[in-house]
Amino acid sequence: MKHTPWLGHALLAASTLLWLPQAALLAWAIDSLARDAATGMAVSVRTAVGVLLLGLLKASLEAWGQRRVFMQARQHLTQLREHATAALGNRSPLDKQRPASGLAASMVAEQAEAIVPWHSRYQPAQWRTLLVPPAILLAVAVHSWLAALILLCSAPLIPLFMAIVGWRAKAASEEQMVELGGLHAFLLDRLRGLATLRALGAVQATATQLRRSGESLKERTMKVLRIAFLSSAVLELFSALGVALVAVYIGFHLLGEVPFGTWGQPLTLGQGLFVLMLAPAFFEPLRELSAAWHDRASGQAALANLALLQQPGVAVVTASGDSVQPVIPSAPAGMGIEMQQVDFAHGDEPPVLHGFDLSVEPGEHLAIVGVSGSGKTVLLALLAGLLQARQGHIRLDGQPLDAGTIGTLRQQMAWMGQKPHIFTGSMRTNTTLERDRVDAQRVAQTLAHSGIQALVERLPGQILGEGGTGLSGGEIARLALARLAANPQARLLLVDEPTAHLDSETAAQVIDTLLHLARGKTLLVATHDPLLMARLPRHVRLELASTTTTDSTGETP
Ligand SMILES: Nc1ncnc2c1ncn2[C@@H]1O[C@H](COP(=O)(O)OP(=O)(O)OP(=O)(O)O)[C@@H](O)[C@H]1O
Repeated sequence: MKHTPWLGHALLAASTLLWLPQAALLAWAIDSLARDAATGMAVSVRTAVGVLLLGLLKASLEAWGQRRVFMQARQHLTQLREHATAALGNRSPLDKQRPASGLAASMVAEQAEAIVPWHSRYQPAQWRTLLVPPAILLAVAVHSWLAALILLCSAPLIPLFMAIVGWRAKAASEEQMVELGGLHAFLLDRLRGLATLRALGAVQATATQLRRSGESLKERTMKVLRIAFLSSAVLELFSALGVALVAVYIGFHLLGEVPFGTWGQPLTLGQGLFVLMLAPAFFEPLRELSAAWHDRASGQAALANLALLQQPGVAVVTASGDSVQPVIPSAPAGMGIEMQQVDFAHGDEPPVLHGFDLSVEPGEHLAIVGVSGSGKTVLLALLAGLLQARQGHIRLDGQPLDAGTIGTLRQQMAWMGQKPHIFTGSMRTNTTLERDRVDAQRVAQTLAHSGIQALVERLPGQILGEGGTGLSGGEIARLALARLAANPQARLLLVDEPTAHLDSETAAQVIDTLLHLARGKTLLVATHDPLLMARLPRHVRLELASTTTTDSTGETP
């Protein structure tokens, strides 16, 4: 199917062209009946069989062609979605310019669907418009140059008006889609923050803003519809005028009132009828094109939006091709880290790390400390490949962290962010995250280890709410620890403020679990917590715009 993308369109155009022999047969039968009723009946039976067979062929070609173009359109959409989601996935989760989640979801899932009717309705109509009217014009011109001239003169007005209407249609569709995406993004954002809005009495103001956005979207949608109706009306008007003029000419010609317009001989009844039957078919592809004009505008707007999602932003280190090697779990052995002269800045902002050096022995445990904003999260994200250093070298186990190694290295890392995301689903799926390498037995053990086994037993089969609704901060921290533990291959644990906002008793339990999990592995914890710092043997202090670090032992938190 990939190698002949034109075939579906050609089949559809061929099926439309079959109307020519059908019309010829019908005109011939009526002509024969008018000349001589007896022979006319025999001709009519033969004609009926011919028209029926041609009709069957036409329907088969139409069905085959439609199926092909539809399948191609869906394949193309799937490819575009894959590219867009891959581009989104390649952007760092720490990139604040990333498209809003609601907007991206709306563009990829909903708006992108407009590409299918563009390919499956508009493009076949375009092919038919290119092939069918010229063929019909030729067939008409063979019998009457005047009828052909009438068709020829009325036809160009249609594309002309359509083009005028068309450029407005595309702009209106783009505006409508941006508005729709914006509404999705706004809604998702405010729904996520509903508790804050309610607690601070801002629900009414948000509802008013939402209503305003809804009104604006309605206006833009009406604009698109007005243009779509206008384009149909323009076309219907000109095609009706064209058909009417041909009908008037043929009628008066057969009556002998307008004797000119043919190639010498006057038209017979059959020839006149043939020309008359072809006139509406001449305009049919153009009408189809007009009906699908709006599909083209929406499809192009959706394509432009998908391209927007692929704009470069802050990139993660992405595994190249087949570079990911399966990692065989072995006895835990930590991963060594070497960072030399590493520079990092967010876009044009001042550098967060500059000429930064760090060396960590395999199996070492260290606290990354420093004032808020000094770059602790950035440091962990660089090691996880969630941000890319501008300059300098990062080596894990002696291997440079790049596209060729990241896939394999990442299997041996475990990450616990500052705000672990809890997905809607069971505790178990939230722990396994559908990872192949995580087995059920290990999950049960890790749930017990991380101290949430009691919770699992208290709420069997419980589906956790979106974003962890229904779980306390301490329970979320333990669930995140269970995720770390469920990966037997992890040799480097990167943990960002695991005890933030926890009471001292829960924090102590979380620290115990974390240190238990980290035995034999390399552990880097970004933290402000003196309790946690006191339990870690080495501290690396980052200064603001870190060119320097201070290394110290763990006695003085
Ligand atoms: N996505 C981002 N885009 C631009 N700048 C950012 C982004 N994330 C963080 N920053 C900035 O980078 C700097 C380092 O941030 P980082 O989150 O690493 O600090 P931190 O030491 O982990 O702070 P905290 O202790 O508060 O978590 C800060 O100045 C912060 O404002």
